[in-house]
Amino acid sequence: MRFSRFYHIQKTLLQYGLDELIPASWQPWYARGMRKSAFWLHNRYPDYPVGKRLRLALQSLGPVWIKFGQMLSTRRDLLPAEIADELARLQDKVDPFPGEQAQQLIEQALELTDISELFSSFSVTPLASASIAQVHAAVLRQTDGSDADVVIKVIRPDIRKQIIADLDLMDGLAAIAARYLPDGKRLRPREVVSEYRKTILDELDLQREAANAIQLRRNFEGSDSLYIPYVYSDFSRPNVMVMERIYGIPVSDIAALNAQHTDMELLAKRGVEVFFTQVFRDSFFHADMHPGNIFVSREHPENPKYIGIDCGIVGTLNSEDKRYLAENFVAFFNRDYRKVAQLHLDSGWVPVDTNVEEFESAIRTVCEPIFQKPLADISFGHVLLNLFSTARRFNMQVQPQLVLLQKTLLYVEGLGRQLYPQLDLWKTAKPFLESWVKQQVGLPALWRQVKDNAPFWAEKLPQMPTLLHRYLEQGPKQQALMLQQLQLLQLQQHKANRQIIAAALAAGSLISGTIAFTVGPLWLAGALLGGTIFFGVKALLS
Ligand SMILES: Nc1ncnc2c1ncn2[C@@H]1O[C@H](COP(=O)(O)OP(=O)(O)OP(=O)(O)O)[C@@H](O)[C@H]1O
Repeated sequence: MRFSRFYHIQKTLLQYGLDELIPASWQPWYARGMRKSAFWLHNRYPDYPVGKRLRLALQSLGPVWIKFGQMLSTRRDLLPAEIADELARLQDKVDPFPGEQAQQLIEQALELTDISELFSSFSVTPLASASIAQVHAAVLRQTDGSDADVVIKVIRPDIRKQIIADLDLMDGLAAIAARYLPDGKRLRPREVVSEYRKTILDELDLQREAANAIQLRRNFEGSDSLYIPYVYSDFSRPNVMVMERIYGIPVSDIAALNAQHTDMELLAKRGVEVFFTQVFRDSFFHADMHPGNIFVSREHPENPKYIGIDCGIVGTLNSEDKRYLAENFVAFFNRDYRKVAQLHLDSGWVPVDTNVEEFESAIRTVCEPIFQKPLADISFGHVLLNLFSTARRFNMQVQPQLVLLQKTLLYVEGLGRQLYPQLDLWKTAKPFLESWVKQQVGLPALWRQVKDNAPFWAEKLPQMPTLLHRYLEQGPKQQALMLQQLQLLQLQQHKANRQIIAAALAAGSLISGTIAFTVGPLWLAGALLGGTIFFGVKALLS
């Protein structure tokens, strides 16, 4: 099964002519030879543009590869526009599984004898069929008798098994890449696959997604910038999720957004603001910001609001991560590479024996070209990417949540620039960074810490008199106990000392007795050996 799937993957890549993506001069001679000998696997679509071939290949390989393509579709900084456009079409373009089967899965998961027990209507034809799940429109009968438009997301049957098998093959390919690619060690393909594995397996649990959506919705309650649909948590199961149906415009539909005169500049800025709010205010961010998951409300195009779905992948940050980001970004944008290097050392992110000059110069080498551009064109995501790859060379363990953040940042930037190409990211993000850095020092930080610790003291204060009384009462008892233990220790110490002295005297008598026995008078030897026995017995008995 494994081998046949492996063969299938190779076959698909070759039949769509994707080997052409690697320039022939980069391919080793034996790979070129093998390619020529596999004549039956020739490129079957020579007339299709490479982007289309890539999309079709990924699509035919199934969910794991489709997700990979979706991830790539927002990397417009890396891919030519025509390939990115093609990959963007990977969303919702998967053949659906039968709606009747979805209905059965819902009934089983929610323990219904018939779907109509809970839903006044259920559309058997799926609304969307994505790589991992399928979405059906329905109308939920609420407890107060009213109806609510909902969508029901159902995980594809048997998908877990397929995904795990494909991930294992990917891991095998990654191991080969790590071993044979000239850059294999630095790229750490196996680590990349293992992180991807974690992410995709998390996505298979809709209960986790429901909890994330609830949290994100709460964080943006009343916000003008982001809306998260309501999740009916009573009907959340690992493979089924019921949520409010939304009717927004997909963010990639620029024509529709323009047609309703959306304020694109504001929309682009809000994207960046929403992201930095999630990172620096909430430490909890939506980390699957591909265009298929972001919509724009049809209401108030002059005050446009995002609608986010699919909260399967989220990132969380601790204050150390935030400090890392804020301080490094600020130092970077001041082009103070020494500070960046010193920050890494002082905070223990790289080992203490790192040569700060070498580290500084490595950072300068990769980052200075980025800063040749006008500030408005600089990509934060790229800055981070370069910093991470440099820091890795200096033995920094880059935390997965920071890698996730860096990837999300690239998506957000790509999206913002697609909506409004003149978007000045630095201007939009700077206030967030500066206010965070300011909050971390001086009186506001102190006040926040007092506030953060207030619940602890509020809980402990009423118990204080009792605790104090107990301590005072126990004080003398504790002291007496300690005194006793101290005396016991002293006794043991004396005993040990006596034993050592007696043993030493016995040894001394034995040696001198032995010498006297051979060279001296017998009476002296006898007396000394008698002393040996005396001190020896004393050492044993004391
Ligand atoms: N609340 C909703 N209201 C309306 N349509 C929705 C809603 N949730 C999902 N959809 C539709 O279903 C599609 C797939 O949903 P979602 O992205 O949550 O599934 P997924 O399997 O995680 O997809 P993907 O693999 O693209 O991440 C969306 O692109 C959208 O068209």
